[in-house]
Amino acid sequence: MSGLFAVLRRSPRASAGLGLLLVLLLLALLAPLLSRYSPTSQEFGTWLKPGAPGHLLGTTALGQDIWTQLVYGARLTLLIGFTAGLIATAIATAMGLAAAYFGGRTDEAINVLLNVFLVLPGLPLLIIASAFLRGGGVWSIILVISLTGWAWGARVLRSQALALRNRDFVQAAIASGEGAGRIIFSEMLPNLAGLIAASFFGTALYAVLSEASLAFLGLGDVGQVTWGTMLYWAQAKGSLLQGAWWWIAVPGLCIALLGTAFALINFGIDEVTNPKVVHAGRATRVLRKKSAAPVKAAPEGQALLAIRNLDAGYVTPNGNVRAVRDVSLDVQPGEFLGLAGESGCGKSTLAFAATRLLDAPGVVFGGEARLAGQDLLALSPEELRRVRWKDYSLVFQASMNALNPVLKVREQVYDAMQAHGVRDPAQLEARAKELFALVGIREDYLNAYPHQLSGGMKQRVVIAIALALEPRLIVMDEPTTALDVVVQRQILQEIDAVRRRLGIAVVFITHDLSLLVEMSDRIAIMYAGEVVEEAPAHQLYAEPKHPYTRRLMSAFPPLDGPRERREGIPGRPPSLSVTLPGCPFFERCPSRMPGTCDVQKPARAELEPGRSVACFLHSPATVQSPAAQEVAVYDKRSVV
Ligand SMILES: Nc1ncnc2c1ncn2[C@@H]1O[C@H](COP(=O)(O)OP(=O)(O)OP(=O)(O)O)[C@@H](O)[C@H]1O
Repeated sequence: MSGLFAVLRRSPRASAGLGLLLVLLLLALLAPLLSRYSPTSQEFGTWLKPGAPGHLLGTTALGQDIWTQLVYGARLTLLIGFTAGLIATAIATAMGLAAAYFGGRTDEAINVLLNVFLVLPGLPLLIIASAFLRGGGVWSIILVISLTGWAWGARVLRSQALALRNRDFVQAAIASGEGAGRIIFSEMLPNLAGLIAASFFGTALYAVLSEASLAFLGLGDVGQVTWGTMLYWAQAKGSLLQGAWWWIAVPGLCIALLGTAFALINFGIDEVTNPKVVHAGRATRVLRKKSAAPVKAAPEGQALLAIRNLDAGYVTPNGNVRAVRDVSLDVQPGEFLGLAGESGCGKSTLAFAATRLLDAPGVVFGGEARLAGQDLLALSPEELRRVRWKDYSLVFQASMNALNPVLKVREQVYDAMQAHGVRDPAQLEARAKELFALVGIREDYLNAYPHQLSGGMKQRVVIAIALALEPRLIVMDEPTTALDVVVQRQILQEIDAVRRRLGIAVVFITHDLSLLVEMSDRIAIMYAGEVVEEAPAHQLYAEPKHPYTRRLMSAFPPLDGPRERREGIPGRPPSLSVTLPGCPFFERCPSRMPGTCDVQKPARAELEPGRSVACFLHSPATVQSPAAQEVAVYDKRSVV
């Protein structure tokens, strides 16, 4: 039910569709109140025009009241639509899920059945089936439509369920020994709810149109009053020849309105459950709110990447997740900037949003990300294509999986260069070899296919591709996390050597704070979507200022010295769906100042050039409280 309200709240199309459907349902339910006649009564004058006394929509050639037939006809038409829709969707769901879950012979058998039903032309099949079941009344029509209308939905549900079957959470449920019923109904079915609802409305529409077609051809039960049989009688009695167009127009219009209502609801469901429809055509959706804080002008300095007041997150049915909140950050040319913070604090969202790679349902709500003065968030897709790889490139943890398994590595290394105008085969060859030497792979691996390389080698290939056009900036989000520590270290050392040699700036995201301290020039610490501290790496290591940074540091093993027991950070980060009036770390902070930190947001204050912290303990305006004293006597040896 809450899902239905979410759809209505988020989609004006769904609201319009449901409104329309409600009106038609009310017509059907209130039929005895809306007309005092019987729909089959033939006691009135024939061919009366709309507006004739007592006959709002006129009468038929048989002397029946058209308005009465319309409201009573809505009952059977809707009954057929909903019931056939329900039965066909239930068959489609059962078939689709069974095929996907059990696979093997079951899948093969269901697939054959599906293909047979899909290959048979719909209307002739309907006609033959209804001829067999003739005389069975409305229920035989419902049965015929249900049995001929399930295959399309089953095909769509099967492919979706197949994809779901391979998802980690389903595999984990299977591995943990959950029964088939529980996996299908608790793990898979809820994930298909949107598709099942869409399939229901699609099939209900098919049922209404099929009933109308059968009735129009005289194959339904023409003794019943439905919008379809109204059309049949209007046509049989030559209403158009008699100039009584309204007899055909009125039920025809109602069928069209019902179809529109189902289609609008379906669009709405698609919009809400499939964000790719809403964000179609753009990888990163940028919404600059008029009310957003004015974007501060980038300083005159030479920051290569200047992120200003960036707000980004995800649009979900339960509201917006603000994963990046008013973040401003500079990356200097040739600098190695580390980005650290607990899982879920928004590091990846920041990297993706700033580089225009945030996929739907991700949205940039406001702010700027300027690369050498050019606002990446304002570029057209074509401009972006030109800048990406040439001016900046990206390497992610899963990047190695992006290598095409059926293309040789050489072609994939060439691709990035060719897309940016390098055409000369000799130049391509020389550059590819040079890149492989840079990242430490033998050049004969250029002729290999991805499956012939180890994970570490594939990730090196991806890094080579990212370096191919010597961009000024590479954003790396956990590029080596999936690899073993020895390979990880080798690759990182190579990245460092290459970036020093070529003067490339790197934004590096990892959970490994020790590694970050070792590699970075500067580190920015994120918490709950905000950058809470930023400092040169050695200063951050030696003297972290923000209580969160201290806690984070104390959770990691020291770079040298004896082994010590490390502590986690008690408590959990706040939800990113709510707006916090004060410091996001307040609840977990050992030095918190109630009345200050929970009611006011500490601005990020610059303590010295290149070093800033968002904490009232370090804000010049804050009077030193006993809690602040506690921090002042903090002994860094207890942390690192
Ligand atoms: N597609 C999505 N829909 C809704 N919320 C999302 C989506 N992707 C991420 N989030 C939320 O956004 C927040 C920030 O996620 P993000 O991946 O940027 O964090 P992170 O610091 O990079 O985490 P990690 O280190 O685990 O990769 C998290 O709370 C996450 O739950």
